[in-house]
Formats: sequence, structure tokens, C-alpha cells
Amino acid sequence: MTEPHGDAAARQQPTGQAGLLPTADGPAIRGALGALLRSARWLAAGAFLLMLVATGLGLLIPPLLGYLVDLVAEQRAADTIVLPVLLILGIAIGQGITTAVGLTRLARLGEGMLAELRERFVRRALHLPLERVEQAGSGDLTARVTNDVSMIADAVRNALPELARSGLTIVLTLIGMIVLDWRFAAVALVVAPIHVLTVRWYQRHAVPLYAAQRVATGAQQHQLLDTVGGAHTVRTFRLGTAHVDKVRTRSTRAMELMLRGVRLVTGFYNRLNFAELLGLSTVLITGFVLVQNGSATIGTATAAALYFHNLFNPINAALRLVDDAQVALASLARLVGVTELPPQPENTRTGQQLDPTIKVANVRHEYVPGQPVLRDIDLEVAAGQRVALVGASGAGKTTLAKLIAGIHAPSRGSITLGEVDLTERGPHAISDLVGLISQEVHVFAGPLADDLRLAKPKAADEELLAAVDQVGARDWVQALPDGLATVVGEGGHRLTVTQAQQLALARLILADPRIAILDEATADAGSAGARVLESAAANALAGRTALVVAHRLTQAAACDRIVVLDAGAIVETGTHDELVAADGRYARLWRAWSAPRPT
Ligand SMILES: Nc1ncnc2c1ncn2[C@@H]1O[C@H](COP(=O)(O)OP(=O)(O)OP(=O)(O)O)[C@@H](O)[C@H]1O
Repeated sequence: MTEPHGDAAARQQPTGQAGLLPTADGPAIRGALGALLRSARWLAAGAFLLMLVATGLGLLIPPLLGYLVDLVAEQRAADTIVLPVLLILGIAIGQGITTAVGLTRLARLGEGMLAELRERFVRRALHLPLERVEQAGSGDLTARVTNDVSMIADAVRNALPELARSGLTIVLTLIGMIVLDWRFAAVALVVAPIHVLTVRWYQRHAVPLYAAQRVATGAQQHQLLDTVGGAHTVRTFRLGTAHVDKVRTRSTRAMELMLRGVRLVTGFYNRLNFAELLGLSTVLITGFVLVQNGSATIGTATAAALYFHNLFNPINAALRLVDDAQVALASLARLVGVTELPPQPENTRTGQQLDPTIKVANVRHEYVPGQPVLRDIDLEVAAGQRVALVGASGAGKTTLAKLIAGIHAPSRGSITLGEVDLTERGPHAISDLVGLISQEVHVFAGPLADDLRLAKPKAADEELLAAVDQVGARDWVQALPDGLATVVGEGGHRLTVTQAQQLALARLILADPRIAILDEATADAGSAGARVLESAAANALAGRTALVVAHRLTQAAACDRIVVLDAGAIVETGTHDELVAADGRYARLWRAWSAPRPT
């Protein structure tokens, strides 16, 4: 009944929301749906055929009932009605069975397509450049994964089967009516313009409205995540009122759009009710006139009236579903918009074949345009070398580490890893050449062994234990209630920060990248944790080209070379001894670091 109007939805990017992820246009949605349908063509054909048979069988009942009415009107013998009654019974049973099987097939088709679409979306979303997600706000991505997927799931489970059934019933009933008596079919079309105009009116208003609703909900969720996620900072800087205002503005916008939706739906039903009233009156009057002048039997008029009854219910159902279909379509446009983003270039060479050198040339990076956090960075790390990045907090160490790991793309300049230019080929070109341990070490909920196998899915338990041993974690791992099978993370056995970092280092050993970048969270100097982690890191980095963001200067002193960053620029570089002798910034940092601490 409803033609996809994704084009209109695609245009729904209200001003001020320009950073949001893209929304697909009509042809892209049709293309994606076509591709999904093609991959399940036999299931689709089977479901369609069964629904066709079920609806066709249903159409035989009104003429048979009309025939029964004629038999009774002509006062025939009672036994003449046995056959038609049995036929009606058989048809009803046949229709019930074919409808049930057809709907099951249709459900399987819809769920399969939905699952495939969701997989594609997640696959694509996981590989989106981080800047793109940050620019859109993670709320946008979250809203698409949660709201939009559930809108489509609802449509697939409820609207799609009913829409298919209603569409088939309308078409076949109209054909049945023409065969029965064309005059009734002609009368049926009298109210059609009202339906057509109602649908047009509704679509004109609903598509932009629902797309705007999705955008407003995304913006509202993003704001809520921002405010709740940053609650600590919000409180520290007394930004509560400002944040509550922002949440209020976005919530009000979302609420206003919801209310406009309710008003629109009410108007839609008013028009449909009027059409139904008009249609029903016309049918009854026509039947009365035709039977009166003898040009139709009571049986035919009865069958025609029943056909009408058959027709108006699915028409209303189909038109009612326009609403769900529009909502689902706006959601679909937002899912397909992400799945259709151009894929990252494939990894053509494995990291193991590449020369593990790092070359950073003329790199500049800005998170906020016009505010560089790194400028004119030139750095080369030869194969097997271990280089430390040192500098005050905010100097840009983590940013440089992330650029080299391919997490962010530099605003300018080039980064070459193993002769592969990241800026040209994209970070996925070298994903298995480089491993990063960032400050946000995450322990995934589940058995410890699964957590380790993220880095090497096929590793045997012995291999996992060997890696755990190298990072000095064997003792505590074996002391866990179920050893490697112990459930850790959220809801399981809680690991200390040091233990989580040891696991991250063990994962690095298992993944075995030729270049390793270490940006561990700070551990107090001289603490047992720091000592354990330093020797674990030394083992994990053995034989690799390494860049270490040195939060403890003892880490830096153990490296082949030290690069000192200050306010986004490299200010010194050399070995520990050279830099101490030069008596510059590093020497000052070192003196401050190694000075006896008050106890
Ligand atoms: N995602 C981001 N968006 C905007 N600014 C950022 C972002 N990440 C870092 N910055 C800013 O970039 C500058 C450099 O930060 P970076 O984390 O690289 O420094 P760092 O030397 O690693 O500091 P630390 O030792 O405290 O981790 C800082 O001013 C920081 O506020």
C-alpha cells in the first residue's frame, strides 16, 4: 500500500544536526531491501504463494453464503444446504491452515532479514572511524542500535504480515467483486479518492515528522548520556543548571514532536471513519436499489455486501499500518545510512609481512578546529627500537599514541607503519601490525580465558597460561576459583586495576603484533603494582618495535630513546643519559621524579 518515501526521510537533517551519521535515501533503501530479499528469495516466494492461496480460499466463502441465502429465499429442501455448508467448513479449515503456515514463513523471512540488517549495521558501526562517531555523538549511534532496530523489529513482527495479508485481500476481493457483479465493484471505487487523498496527506506530514522525531530522540539521548556520563565533572564545575537546561530543551523538542504525531494520527483516523461511513451507505443503497428493480438476487447482494465487509477491514488495516510503515521506514533509512557507508579498505597484507617501522611526518592534530594539540611532529622509530614519550599532562602523548595506532586520523601530515601510509589506506590496513594498550583497559564480562582469546581466538589453554606467566599473573590466575574459566568483569570476579592491565599485556603477547604502543594508566611510583607492571611490560614488548607513553620516568629510562613533548611539540629527543647530561626539560623532570619523596 505504501511506497517507501526514504527520499523525504533522507532530507530530514534539521539544521544544527549536521554532524549526525548519514540517513539513506529512497534508492539506497530499496537497493538494501532488494539485496536482503534476493538472499531469501525461495522463502519469500513460498510465503507469498501460501498467503495467496489462503486469501483466494477466503474469497470463496461470500458467494457460497450468498448461494445459501438464495436457497433459503427460494425455500428449497433442507438437504440442499448440506453440501455448501460442508464446503464452507472445508474452505475455512484450509484457509486457517494455509494462513498459519504462510504467516510462519513470512515471520521467518522478516526475522531473517532483520537479523542480517542488524549484523551488517553492527559490523559497519564497529569499524566507523572514531572521529565520525564522536562528531555525531555516541547517542546517535546508540539510538540507531536501540530505538531504530526495535521500531523495525515491531514493524516486521506486526505490520509486515498484516500489511501483506491486507494488500492481497484488497486486490483479490476487488477481482472477486468484478467477477460477481461489476456494478458493486464500481460502487466500491467511489470512496477510493478519499483514501488516496488521506494517504497522500498523511505521508506528506508523517515522513518528515517521524524522521525529525528520530533525530530529536537521538539528540535527547546524546544529551542525557553526556550529562549523566559526565555527572562528576558537571557537579565539580557547577554546570548542573546549564546541563538541566540543555536536557530540558532537547526533551521539550522531542515531546513537541511526539504530540504533533498524536494530532496527525487523530486527523488520519477522522478521515478514514468518514470514508467508511460514506462507503457503507453507498453499498447498502446500491444493494437495495438493485434487488428492488430485480437486476440482482438477494444472494448476489449478500455476497457483495460480504465482499465489502472483507474489503473495508483490510483497507483500514493497511492504511492504519501506513503509520507503522512510515516509522519503520524512517528507522530503516537511518540503519541503511550506516550500513551503506563506504567500507574501510581491506587489509591486503598481514602485519607479520610488514617491516615494523614507524614514521611520523609533519603531523598536526586538532580535536577542535583551530586548537592544535599536536604540531609539526616528525618522529621515526626503527624496527625493534623502544621509544618513550614523556611530557607533562596534556602535552599530547596519548593523542600521538592514538594517531600512530590508527585510532584517530591526523588533521595533517602522514603516519607510515611498515611502509603503509595510514592516511591513505585507513587504519584497518594495518590492524594486525600494531597493538595498543590504552589507559582505558576493559575487562570483558565472561570467563577469563575468553577475555584472553579475544586476542587469539584459537589459542590453547597452555598458550594462554604461558602469556599470563610472562606478565607475572600466573599465580593469581591459578588461585582464582575456576582458574582460567573464572568469570571476570561486570557481575563476575572483580579484578584489580593492576590485574586488568596484566591481562591487557597478556592479550598483547597473544595477539603478537610487531609494533606495540603502550599507554597504561599511571600506577604509583615504587608501588608493588608499578614494579609488577614494569616487568610485565618489558616482557610483553620484547622483540617488538615499541612506543611507550611513560607515566613513570623509570619506564622512560629503560627505553632506547626518549622523546619529550611539550604543548604538542617535540622539544627534546635522545637517550636517558644524553638528556640528563643536556640538563634541559627532561633532566628537570628526572630530578623532580627521582628526588626523595616525603614519607
Ligand atoms: N577527544 C578529545 N577531544 C578534545 N580534546 C581532547 C581530546 N582528547 C584529548 N584532548 C586534549 O588534547 C590535549 C592533549 O591530550 P593528551 O591526552 O594527548 O595529553 P597527554 O600528554 O597524554 O596527557 P595525560 O598524560 O594526562 O594523559 C589536552 O589538552 C586534552 O584536553
